[in-house]
Amino acid sequence: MTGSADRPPVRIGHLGLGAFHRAHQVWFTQRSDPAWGIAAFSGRSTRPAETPAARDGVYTLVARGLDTDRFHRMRSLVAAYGADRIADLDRLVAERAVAVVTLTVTEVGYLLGPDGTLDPGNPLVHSDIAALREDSTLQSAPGPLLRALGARRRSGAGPIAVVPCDNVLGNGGRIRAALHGLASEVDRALPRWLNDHVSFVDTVADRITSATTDEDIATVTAATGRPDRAPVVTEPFAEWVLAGQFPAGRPDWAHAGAAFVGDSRPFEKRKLRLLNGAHLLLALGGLLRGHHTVDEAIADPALRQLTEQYWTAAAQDVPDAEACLAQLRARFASDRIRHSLRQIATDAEDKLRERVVPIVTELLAHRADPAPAARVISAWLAHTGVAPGTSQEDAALDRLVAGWSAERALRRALSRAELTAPSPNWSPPAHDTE
Ligand SMILES: NC(=O)c1ccc[n+]([C@@H]2O[C@H](COP(=O)([O-])OP(=O)(O)OC[C@H]3O[C@@H](n4cnc5c(N)ncnc54)[C@H](O)[C@@H]3O)[C@@H](O)[C@H]2O)c1
Ligand SMILES: O=P(O)(O)OC[C@@H](O)[C@@H](O)[C@H](O)[C@H](O)CO
Repeated sequence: MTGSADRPPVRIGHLGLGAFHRAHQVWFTQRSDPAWGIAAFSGRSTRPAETPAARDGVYTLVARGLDTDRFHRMRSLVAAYGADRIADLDRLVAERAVAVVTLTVTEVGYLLGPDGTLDPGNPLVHSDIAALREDSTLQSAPGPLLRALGARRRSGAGPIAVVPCDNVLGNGGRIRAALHGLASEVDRALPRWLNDHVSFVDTVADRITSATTDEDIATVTAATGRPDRAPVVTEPFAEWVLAGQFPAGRPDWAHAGAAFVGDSRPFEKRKLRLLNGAHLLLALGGLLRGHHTVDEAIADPALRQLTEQYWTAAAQDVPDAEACLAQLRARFASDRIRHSLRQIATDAEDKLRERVVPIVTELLAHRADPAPAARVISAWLAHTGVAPGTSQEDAALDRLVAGWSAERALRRALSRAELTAPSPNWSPPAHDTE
């Protein structure tokens, strides 16, 4: 694929064309090196290809500050495809000029079980193994990526970097595990080729980006004078930390503020625990208390107090926690970014396992009070309608701790008072008697 006369040639493929990709990776790429074009595919929806902005990929990014909007014309997304065009990913990745494939396909998109290997209980694993063997329609995210990497192997285009940007612990290693798991089922030689030719980069990608609303579309059209069906509204803050090799080159993303590090784990711990863990508390507790967005939830004194207690507990051993928390207080409070609590609460069980259970484990190991972190779990149980002391609660907690070290002690601790007492008041504020 080549760019049109005034657009850059495609050197990056992306899977999971959503708001975040357009607010983050496209932004970093355009600001670093306008000679790198991106072709992006939706993971599941067929809609992106139908939006006028997506037809030529040009759209407006709104960097929404506390009192001003800055409008940026984004041109580095050269092509956008719906999931119905996913077969084109093969052609793209088979081209030598394409050096990087980025991914934003959500946590559950990785198809992994609690032990970090391909989840044999996931029906998508079975259907995609069959589809890879029969060359028929694939339904997951790792499936099409593996088929595309197979096309690169056949074309002899050489090594490439895979760069996942989801909020997943060790995301590079995780997507590697998913691809190796699938590859070993369909082609004996493919795992070795993956080992020798594909670099899996760990990343921490941060920029709070809400789903685009009709109001956003109207605002952008009025401000720019250009109709745009697919603008993206995001915060001014943006961070990208990357650890890994880029054997076929990459844009100089550091030029736009990205950091290349030897070990992304301290950054990952800071972001997943302080930002995403607190988001979960606010989302689950906030929905119970009748709120809709993060700014509403953090303005609720009862939730604010629980969040501050959570942060104090979660910040143990987190580098630069105080500076990060100072920023988060301001970022969460912005009522100009209407970040939906429902969106954040999606797939909460998987997210709790990764972001909150390890904090509880560490607090227990330090003989510290696990309650401030365990309350996120109690909010989840209340949100999902699981009553205290029932067999459903037992089953839910069993699933949450499965595979974690000191599983039994952790499970015992979670059944004790931490989950239920002092019981936070999850009722809507109007009924709050505090
Ligand atoms: N929005 C943010 O603030 C933000 C910030 C940091 C990281 N992220 C990461 O990016 C991901 C996407 O966020 P978004 O705001 O772009 O969401 P979005 O709903 O706008 O887009 C999600 C994209 O992923 C695809 N997708 C969803 N589930 C999938 C699955 N199971 N398999 C394959 N593809 C799938 C969708 O089709 C769509 O293309 C998040 O799950 C998160 O891991 C988001
Ligand atoms: O679906 P999640 O939980 O991975 O993410 C929901 C939000 O917490 C997330 O989108 C944050 O806004 C983002 O991680 C900020 O960089």
